[in-house]
Amino acid sequence: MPGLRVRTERAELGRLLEHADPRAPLAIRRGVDGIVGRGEALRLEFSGPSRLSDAADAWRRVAQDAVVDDAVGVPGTGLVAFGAFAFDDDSAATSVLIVPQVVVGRRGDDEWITWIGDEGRLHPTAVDEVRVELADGAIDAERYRAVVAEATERIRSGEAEKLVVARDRVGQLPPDGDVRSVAVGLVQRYPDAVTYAVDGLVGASPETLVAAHRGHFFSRVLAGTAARGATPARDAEIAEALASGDKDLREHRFAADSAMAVLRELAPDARASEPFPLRLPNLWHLATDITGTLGEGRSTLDVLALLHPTAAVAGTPRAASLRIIRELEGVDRGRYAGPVGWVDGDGGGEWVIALRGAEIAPDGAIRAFAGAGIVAGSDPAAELAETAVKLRPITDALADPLP
Ligand SMILES: C=C(O[C@@H]1C=C(C(=O)O)C=C[C@H]1O)C(=O)O
Repeated sequence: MPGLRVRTERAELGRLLEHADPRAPLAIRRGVDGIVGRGEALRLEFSGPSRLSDAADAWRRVAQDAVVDDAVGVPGTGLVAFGAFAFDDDSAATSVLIVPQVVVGRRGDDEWITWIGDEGRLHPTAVDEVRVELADGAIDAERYRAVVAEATERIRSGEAEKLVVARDRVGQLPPDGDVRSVAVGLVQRYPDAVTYAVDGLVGASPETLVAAHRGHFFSRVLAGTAARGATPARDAEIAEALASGDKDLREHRFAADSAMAVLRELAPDARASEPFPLRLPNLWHLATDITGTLGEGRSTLDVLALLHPTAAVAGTPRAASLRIIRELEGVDRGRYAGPVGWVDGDGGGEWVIALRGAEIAPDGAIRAFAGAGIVAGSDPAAELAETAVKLRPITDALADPLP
């Protein structure tokens, strides 16, 4: 196959999401910055246990063969692919890397357009509002409480130390419903999170698996959650309690330690911050930031191949937790809690965990998931309430997209 022809030039864009396809938007946004793609110049599909390392190898070949003319040269220009990967090795969901035909992007004062293959004109279209209410899915509130209780039993009997179990909510997008409206609703409400829309997967994630540019990487581990307080004083107390509470710190350590162990393998200079409370519009999380330098020739996809699934979305130990989650949830997570993001020709890019979102199938069927980390002593009612808060971003964006 001949290599892709890629050309980036400066442009004036207006609203980024208006350049995306209404039914199949490709977008990774953080506030006003981000990239949006349209069309498919190349689509690579992967599945099974080696889906991430296969993608890393395939992408190296695509990047090697591409002929790139990049007049802007900031993260997100030149050759890029959007990607979304299944959570589980055994998932029926495919994992994809998509190189669009056109990418538009903004970063600070820079705005650009990248043509992949034939060059043409932009056709921005206004975003149409869709409104969808979600209903009980395969795991309703009662069943979720039972799943959490069973998870704590399994932990007590020594089968695992931490298990992240999720529940789902479902809905139906109207025919020709504009998926971009969901992304607009998320960008406006969660400007500090990464709003993603890739191959039907859409949400706003606060958790960066890996972001890298010229070998320097950043990773943010989240585990440990509390709802925001109604008054500033109460809110401060909650953050303080989260950062000093034994249960949350223990739950957090599992996730931070496992991420650090993996990242050290790829980057001996990896350094972790102390856990700190991170404020989001709807809740507090305990966070650890990890930074370092990737070895020569390592891409963000190589990092994902080792890092996914972290203890923040699976559990500890990894293999046992995956087996037990499958058994307790009894539904295919699809791409929920898998990596979603973009990669460039040098292997740099930004990947977040597909949380706080939903998958929209080609027929418009919507399935949203949210989960919570269970450790010894977790309370089913509290974990149910936590998942309700985590479902709010996608529930609100679907119910009232353009507030
Ligand atoms: C599993 C989810 O979130 C994860 C679990 C968390 C927790 O248990 O405290 C916190 C952040 C995420 O790593 C989700 O949002 O669905």
